Amino acid sequence: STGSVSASPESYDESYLIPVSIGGTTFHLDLDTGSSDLWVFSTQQPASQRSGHTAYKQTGTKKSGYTWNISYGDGSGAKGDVYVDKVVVGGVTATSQAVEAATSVSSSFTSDTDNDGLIGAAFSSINTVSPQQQLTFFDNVKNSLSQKLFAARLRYHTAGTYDYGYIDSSKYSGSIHYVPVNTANGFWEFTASGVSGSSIADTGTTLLYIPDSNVDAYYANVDSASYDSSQGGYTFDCDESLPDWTVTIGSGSITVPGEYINFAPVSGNTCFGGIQSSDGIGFNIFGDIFLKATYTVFDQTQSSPRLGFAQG
Ligand SMILES: Cc1ccc(-c2noc([C@H]3C[C@@H](O)CN3)n2)cc1F
Repeated sequence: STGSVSASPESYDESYLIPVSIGGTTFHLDLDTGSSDLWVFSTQQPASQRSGHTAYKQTGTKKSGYTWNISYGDGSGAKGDVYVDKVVVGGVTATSQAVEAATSVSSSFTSDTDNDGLIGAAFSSINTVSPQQQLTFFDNVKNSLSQKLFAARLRYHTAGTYDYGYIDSSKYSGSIHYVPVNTANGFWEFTASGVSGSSIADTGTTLLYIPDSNVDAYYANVDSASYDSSQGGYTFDCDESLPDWTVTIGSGSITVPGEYINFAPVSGNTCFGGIQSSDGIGFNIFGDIFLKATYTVFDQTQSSPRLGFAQG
């Protein structure tokens, strides 16, 4: 089988949401290649905590005694219990998917009323369900796909797609360049030339986080840029045009247009940069600012997983 689903950006491309059918109800979920839990708002939460969200009514079969509890890079989190239900994404069906129903979520999830939860697409080795880890949607469907892969085509300020089971050559230019993936930490982890340390491809992270030295070198070419500790990153005049940022990954190079690196206004005519420091995180994060310039293939067709990058 193959399928494709639209990925609609929230304001300023903060995150990209896809429609997911769970037990016949449609939820709008953040597809996150940096985590491995599929969780949704549920009627088990206090009504005030789920106001404005589509909530799961536990239509599936309960996995008694199973729980989950997840924390995200920004300190947000959620927890709850576990059901098994039918999940459909872009026409691709998992008949018995672990659906993690929230009993509590942190305030940033409650306030983002477009978002009804997450669908993780990192490796199932970091799924948080206890006492028995559960498989991601991709792991559940990959054997039924024409090719064991999915591909992300996120776009700047407009809807993109996630393709399942096939590569859509109309969505990129040039060729796809593949690099090996280190799965030891459960992420789509790879090495990019000219960027020290390990990097992860993370659709659930908004910005592009690279080492200080690379960040300083980039903003040295932006006259109005400075590091603003009160904002926690580099800011600049919203009207200043920004240089492109190019990186070599394997035998290919990807260019992020300067326009994409103006993330959002923070106050008045001051804007926050889409490139920020990864120092302190432990690895670089190639998030949406980078991914929206590419067609990225999350590929398990070979004996070991690999990532493919092409210019979008
Ligand atoms: C309110 C909210 C907060 C965080 C996230 C979130 N989703 O994915 C990620 C990144 C960071 C890493 O944890 C895994 N991928 N962060 C989504 C939200 F809707």
